[in-house]
Amino acid sequence: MSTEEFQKEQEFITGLYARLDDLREEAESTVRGALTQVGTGHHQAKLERDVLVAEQSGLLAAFNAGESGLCFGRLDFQDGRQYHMGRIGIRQSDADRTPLVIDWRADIARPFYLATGYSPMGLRRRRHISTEGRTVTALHDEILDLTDTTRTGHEGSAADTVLLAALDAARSGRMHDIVRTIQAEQDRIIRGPHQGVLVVEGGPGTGKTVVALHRAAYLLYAYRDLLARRGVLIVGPNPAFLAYIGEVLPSLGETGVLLATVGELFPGVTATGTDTSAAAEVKGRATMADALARFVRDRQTAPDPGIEIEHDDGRLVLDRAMAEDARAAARQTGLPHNLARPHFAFRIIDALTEQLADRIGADPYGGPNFLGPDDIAQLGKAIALSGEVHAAIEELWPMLTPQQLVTEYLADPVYLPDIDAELIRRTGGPWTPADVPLLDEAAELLGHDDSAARAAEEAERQQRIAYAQGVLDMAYASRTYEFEDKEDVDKDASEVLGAHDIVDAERMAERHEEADHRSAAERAAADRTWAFGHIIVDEAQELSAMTWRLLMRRCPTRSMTLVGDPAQTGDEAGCDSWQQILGPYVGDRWEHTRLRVNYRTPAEIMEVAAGVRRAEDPSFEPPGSVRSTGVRPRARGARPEDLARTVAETVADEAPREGRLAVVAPAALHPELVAALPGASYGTTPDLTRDVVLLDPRQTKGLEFDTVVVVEPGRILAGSARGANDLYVALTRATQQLAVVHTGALPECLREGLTQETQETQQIQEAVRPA
Ligand SMILES: Nc1ncnc2c1ncn2[C@@H]1O[C@H](COP(=O)(O)OP(=O)(O)OP(=O)(O)O)[C@@H](O)[C@H]1O
Repeated sequence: MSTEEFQKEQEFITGLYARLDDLREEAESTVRGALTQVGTGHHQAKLERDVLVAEQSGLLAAFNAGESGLCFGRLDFQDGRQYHMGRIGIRQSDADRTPLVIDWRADIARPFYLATGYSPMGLRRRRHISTEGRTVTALHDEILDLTDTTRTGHEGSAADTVLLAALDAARSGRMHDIVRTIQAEQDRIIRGPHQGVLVVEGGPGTGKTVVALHRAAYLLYAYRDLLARRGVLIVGPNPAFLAYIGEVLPSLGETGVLLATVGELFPGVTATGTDTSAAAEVKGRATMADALARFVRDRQTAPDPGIEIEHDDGRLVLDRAMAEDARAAARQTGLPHNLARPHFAFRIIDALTEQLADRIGADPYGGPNFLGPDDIAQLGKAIALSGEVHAAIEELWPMLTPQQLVTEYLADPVYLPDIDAELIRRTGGPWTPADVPLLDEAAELLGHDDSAARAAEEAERQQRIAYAQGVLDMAYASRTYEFEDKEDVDKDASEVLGAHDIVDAERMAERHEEADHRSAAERAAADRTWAFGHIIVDEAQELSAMTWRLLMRRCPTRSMTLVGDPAQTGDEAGCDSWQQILGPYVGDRWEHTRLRVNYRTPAEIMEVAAGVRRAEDPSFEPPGSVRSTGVRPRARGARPEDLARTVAETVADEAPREGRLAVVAPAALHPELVAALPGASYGTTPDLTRDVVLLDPRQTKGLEFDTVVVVEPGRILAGSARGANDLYVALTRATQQLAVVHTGALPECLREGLTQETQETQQIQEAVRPA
């Protein structure tokens, strides 16, 4: 090993961190200074402070993200240029502000991921730098220009070594970024254009989730202006999964992304309830939209007989024909229910006014009405102010909230076959995730009358933007050294965030609204009608047709990345084909791409899991595993009364020295297993960082552990209509070892590939085991 090369790299890394420390200190002291200024409440001073705090906080987040593994590679080009690659871009403090490290997302960084000996992309050498804290621990060089005879002493199969070390590392219960080892097929997806719908399909462990997260980071980098303002939404299957992936984007310096489950997408509603899978399936059908629309129309009624209304000038009758006429006129506007209501109300008021005028102004001799237009207007005003008239209108065309409507619908579900209605009938109780798309649909059908408030808001907003632009121009003119425009430096290597990348006048003005300093993500979370700049959906195969309706409303530009694997669909409401999901929204104008290499599951485990799928579809081909461990998964038989004890023993035997173990068992067995697994985390949002976690099969979606113990696979298979998919998911979660514990006979589809231990073989083993 060449110590000279090593030393040079260490010196570089030491200098780089010193620069990072300086930048961080500068940003921190600017934020501190800005926050202690301005007690006067002066408008302009507050705006200036906002600019500073916003830009410096964005930079600080990026600098803090860079602390671990800041620099991980070096590109040596054939023309002599040399760039270090980093998690974020950093410049020197010299007069030219020379780039020290370039952001992995910059175009110039691409050869790091794509160059091969066959297509070197101008590279002479690619170096992988491994660090621990601020210390260089290894260098791996790849020669890409085969005519180059210079050697550093660190040559070898660099990419494989670094990748395999990453894949073999013990799991922490949190997903990590993969910027050091993004593979070429993944890079192409990450940097794909942001317009349109991109579907990324792939078997378990092919990197769909991690690629989607890096794509979010890339899009925020490449289209920062657009996406920082409109925000990026990432939808995941459950809160535990979101916690699992939650650190990846911050580790890449990106904090402005909203991560949410479907149950969290209706502001003001917390979905804590659960549905049976059959009920969720009914609620998820596209036909629910029609049923709800008809239910809303049913609330637009006509009285029979008419409603009598006492009025100062005598009794009025709101009759059926009058209501039908007003209803037809209101419906004809095509507006949602609550927005069409004023049209109904005006028509009724007009009709009642006419009725009254006809009576009190009638000429007994058959001549024209005595009342003039002013008298009639006066009568109309009095009717419009009448409490009784309002009560009658409310009865015939009530103002409704989505919550009211869905509660009433679930109490008496109409327009469904009886058998389905019974499945979803519910009076009271908490909202469930499957209710959220219904609430959203109801909100669309009802509409929200905020037109006056919006117009006033827009006028104010325009004023604020004009003002903020002035302040930004000022801030730009007096910019500090670090925030200078990047035009005048090497364009390719220009990836350090500048003030104007982080805040523009519109965003700044938005932030200033009523001291509203929330990020786009935070504001989006509170606004049902927010249109996101891009939406990423993980485990997309699980979402129901009603959920797709909700998501498409949140993304009118249809700029979306959907990742999933139909072979892992567990939810009965889930869709079977992408065309079925996307056809209604984009026809066939969507792109499909496939990841084919399994980075998680060793070949021995994948073979067992594939048996489960092959039992259903003999032509099934799993993704190829990149690794094999040489360890065959084991199955342990147990007597029913010994199940919990056998699971506990298996956990004790298989627990990794470092890393995490998951016991995956049908939920009905959890109470019994919890007692035998002291210290294990379990429940609806288990702590995945604990050494041992107890999960039901559906909870394991998207997760991974060093070791997995699957309990009672037969019951998982028989547990639902998609039981085979659930078992397939559970079996493919391990990065190192898999064990299966079962009572009774092992399901046929699992027998091949598992080393079986019966009760007897265990007893023999115990007997011969040294004391
Ligand atoms: N290029 C890579 N370098 C290092 N690790 C990688 C790479 N690609 C994927 N991985 C790792 O492989 C594992 C599986 O990735 P991920 O969870 O994204 O797969 P998935 O396709 O979403 O799986 P599933 O469908 O089973 O949930 C993760 O630990 C991820 O970090």
